[in-house]
Formats: sequence, structure tokens, C-alpha cells
Amino acid sequence: MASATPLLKDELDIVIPTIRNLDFLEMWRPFFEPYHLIIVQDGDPSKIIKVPEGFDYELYNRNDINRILGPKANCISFKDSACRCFGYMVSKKKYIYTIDDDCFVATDPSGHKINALKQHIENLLCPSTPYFFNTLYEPFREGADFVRGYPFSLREGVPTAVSHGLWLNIPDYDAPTQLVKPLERNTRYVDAILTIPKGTLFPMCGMNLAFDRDLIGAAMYFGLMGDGQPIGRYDDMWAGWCCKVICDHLGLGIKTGLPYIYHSKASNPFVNLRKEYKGIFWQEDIIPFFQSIVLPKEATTVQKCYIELAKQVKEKLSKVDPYFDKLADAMVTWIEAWDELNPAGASVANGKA
Ligand SMILES: O=c1ccn([C@@H]2O[C@H](COP(=O)(O)OP(=O)(O)O[C@H]3O[C@@H](CO)[C@H](O)[C@H]3O)[C@@H](O)[C@H]2O)c(=O)[nH]1
Ligand SMILES: [Mn+2]
Repeated sequence: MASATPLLKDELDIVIPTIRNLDFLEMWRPFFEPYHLIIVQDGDPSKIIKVPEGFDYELYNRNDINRILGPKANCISFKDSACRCFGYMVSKKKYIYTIDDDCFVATDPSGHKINALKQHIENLLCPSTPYFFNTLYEPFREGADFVRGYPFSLREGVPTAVSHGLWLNIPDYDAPTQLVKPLERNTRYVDAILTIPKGTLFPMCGMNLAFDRDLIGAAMYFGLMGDGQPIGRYDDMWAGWCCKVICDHLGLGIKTGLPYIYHSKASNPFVNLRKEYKGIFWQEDIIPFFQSIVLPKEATTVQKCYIELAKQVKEKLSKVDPYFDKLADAMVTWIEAWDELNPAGASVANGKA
């Protein structure tokens, strides 16, 4: 019997930031081969990235980014995984899944290989419940539901904009924690999917992440990181904080939990400390900033919300460090570039532009 067409086969792109050959795709082949890949090659553009046979992909290196965006390319980070957001911008699909090239297929407690992409798609295709916490977790899963006392007026939920997956083996720890606990491995498989409640921020990791590009793509800017910047490894965090306040404002949901991937490589904690140490201080100001954000009711689109956010970053965070003045400008450039490459309604399935 012909195998069922994979969910969203022509409506989802897989975005991979990389500085190395993509042999890791061999392990993902059964799950990823039907989908289109967008590979964002970071670092030296003259290096050839080998992609295993049989995958349908487009690859962009720094020369391509500069050619496509011109002066606006300066908002895309160089020598940092933050460059992946260029892939979100050039995609023409409704959904994005992004994964690091040191993330492999994990195994669940019953020994089954986890199709992380399928689980993310299921997470995105069913509503979120940010306004009232369901103590039996994801109510739309097989064998679960809303529990007694859950208001029926809230059971329709809201559209899900982001699905945030987790990691077995190497957990996404910051450098100080990595230094203190170099041998710690995450072996705890928690069979749960949670909607992050409205008004609550969370640390979004870009390693195993899916989102609805039409709903929140324009806010998935991974900031100014890496080469020439005073900070790194806060790319996904910044995007997550921006996305969460915008999702709360627009009535969208963000889920975290399943699926797990197997994160194989611990990056160097000393290198990481150098990249992220300013962020460890700055986030003590950044978090209260995001917690106090109020977006005007006229901000009815992601782009309008994001431009308003950039304005408030410039007004309120530049006193923390001049970096935020630059970042606020880059946020505006990002939206300009996004809108140039994605004129309204451009999101289409494969080859149906
Ligand atoms: O200069 C670079 C370095 C790496 N990449 C690609 O980005 C991802 C992540 O790289 P790596 O696995 O080495 O980084 P981690 O410390 O494990 O993860 C951090 O990266 C972000 C999550 O994606 C977040 O900041 C941390 O969790 C790989 O695909 C590398 O090939 C790059 O493009 N440029
Ligand atoms: Mn990694």
C-alpha cells in the first residue's frame, strides 16, 4: 500500500545553519527526505558543504546573502548560528522546522525512533491554551482532554505559532552551568507538551524548533550575534522573547516539550562563556523590559508589533549598552528585508508561486 503523504510535505521547509558537511541528514533521511531543505552556510563561502544524495535543497552562503539583501545583509549575523533566520526569510512556505547539524534522531522509552518533525507538525496543527492551564497537559493528544473545571468557553484554544522541542543527551545549558556540570547528560524523557501561559516568557532554543511562518515568521529574527558583535548564543533567546510578547498580544500560542532530539556535541564551554557572558548580565535588564512591554492595540500585525518592539528597545535598552541601539536598527532592517522578500500573501506551497 502506498505510504501516506507526509504531513505538510509541500508546505514546510527545513532550515539548517551549518559550517560542516551534512552527513547527519543520513539518520534523518526517513523523516526529512520528502521535504525541501534550506541550508544556510555560515563562515567561509568558498568552502563546499557536502549534502547527501537524494535531498531536495537550496543552499545560501554569505555571498548569496549579500547578493540577495544588498546593504540589508548587515542584519544577518556572520559566524553564528543566528544566520539561520535568513532561511526563514527566503522560504516561501507556511511552516518552518529548524534543526542544528549536531542533533540526531532520539529514541523514546519504548525504543521507537522519534520523528521529531511529525510531532512538531502535530503540535502546530492543533490549538494552544495560553489563557488557562490544563493540568493534564496537551488536551488535544490521543488519550487526554481538558480536565474538570476547565472553562468550556476557553476550550477552543488559539492558533499555535511555535512548537519548541527538547533535547536528550547534551542539554542546552549556558556556559557557567556547562563548566560546573561538564558530565551532566539529560536522560529524562518527559512525555508532555505544554502551552506556555500568556504573560510568561521562556528561553527559546533554536536547536529543535518549528513555527508557523505566516503567523509569527516576521518576528523570528535571531538578532546581531557572532562576528563583530559583543554577544553570541542569545540569538534564539532574543527571538523567543520577542515572539512570546507578540504571540501574547496577538492571541497566539507557543508550546514546549515533545519532541526530543538527541543533541550529540557539547560546544566548548570556555568559548561559550566568552560569547555569552555579557548576555548573562544584560538579561537581568532584558527580562524586566520584555515583562513590561505593552503593545498598542493598533499593532495588529507581526510587523507592526515588531517595529514597535524595536522602538522600545531603542528607547529603553540602549542605556544598558549601545549594542541595543544597533540591534533596534537591525530589527527594523530585518522587517524591511522580510517585507521585500515576502510581499503580502506570498506564502505558497512547493512550486506554486
Ligand atoms: O559559527 C557558527 C557555529 C555554528 N553554526 C551552526 O549552528 C548550529 C549550532 O552550532 P553548535 O551545535 O556548535 O552550537 P550549540 O552551542 O550546541 O548550540 C547553540 O547554537 C544555538 C542553537 O542552535 C544556540 O545559540 C545554542 O544552543 C550548528 O548547526 C552549526 O553548524 C553556524 O552556523 N555558525
Ligand atoms: Mn550543538
